[in-house]
Amino acid sequence: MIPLKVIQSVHPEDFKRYDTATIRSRFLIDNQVQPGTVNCIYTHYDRMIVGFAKPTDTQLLLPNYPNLRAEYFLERREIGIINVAGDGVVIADGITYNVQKLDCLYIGKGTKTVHFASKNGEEPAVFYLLSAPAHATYPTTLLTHADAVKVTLGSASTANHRTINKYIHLEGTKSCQLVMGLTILHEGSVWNTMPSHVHDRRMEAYFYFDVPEGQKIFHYMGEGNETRHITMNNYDAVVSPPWSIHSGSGTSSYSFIWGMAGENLDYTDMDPIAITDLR
Ligand SMILES: O=C(O)C(=O)C[C@H](O)C(=O)CO
Ligand SMILES: [Zn+2]
Repeated sequence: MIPLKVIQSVHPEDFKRYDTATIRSRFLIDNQVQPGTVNCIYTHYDRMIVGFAKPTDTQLLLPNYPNLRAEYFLERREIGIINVAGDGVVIADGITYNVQKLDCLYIGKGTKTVHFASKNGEEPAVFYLLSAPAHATYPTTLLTHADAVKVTLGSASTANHRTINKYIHLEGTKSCQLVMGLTILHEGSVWNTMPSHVHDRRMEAYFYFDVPEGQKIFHYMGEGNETRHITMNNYDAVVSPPWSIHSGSGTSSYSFIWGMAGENLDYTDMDPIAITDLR
């Protein structure tokens, strides 16, 4: 089993003095999508675990990491899983769910085994995982991309035309504290989450995918009046502390999965920051 890497939390006053390498080491999660492996990162932001599974010819088991001091991974946790590549299946306590590209499976607390598999090892699935501590068991639920709640925001003239797909949230798939969905930039638009916001009540993680070869994402973070950026590649993730904006611009259109845990499940609970106030 590949050990669980741990990301500690950062104070915003300390963040002001970070150089590029320090910012990357504290917040960026890169090179974790590898064939035939499950890789997980434990963050101290609301104890969110960020994970990746890329099964090829054989099934992969979600490991029970010693750090969790649990009988099994989901003994005291829930998990949201979104596939971003070839057709896949997730097997939860022996029940098989077909999870195609952009579908989302929520698995509730108490599920003892979770396996990942690709329908075709030549075109493997890539599963992105977010897991938060859970106090109750909500039903394991598959929501297809077609059935996700969709909200279109922005416009071509401000290069931020995008569709937000909500899967796990207050009015959607039920969870203890996990909120999860994905945003697809329309052709020609490059800005996500602009205007920016923060939400002191929830941490957030972004996972960028469908970034074309040779292109980059500039992900912006920090307090609204003290911003920095991280350049990111396809299949990179980044954690956003509750005090930080989380906005990106790409050198092309792209998609990303967002996910949160914390005080509430209300997607709309955000404190906006005017574009003119960003520094
Ligand atoms: O493009 C956007 O705007 C987003 O996708 C915003 C995220 O969903 C988010 O930050 C939710 O808090
Ligand atoms: Zn947010």
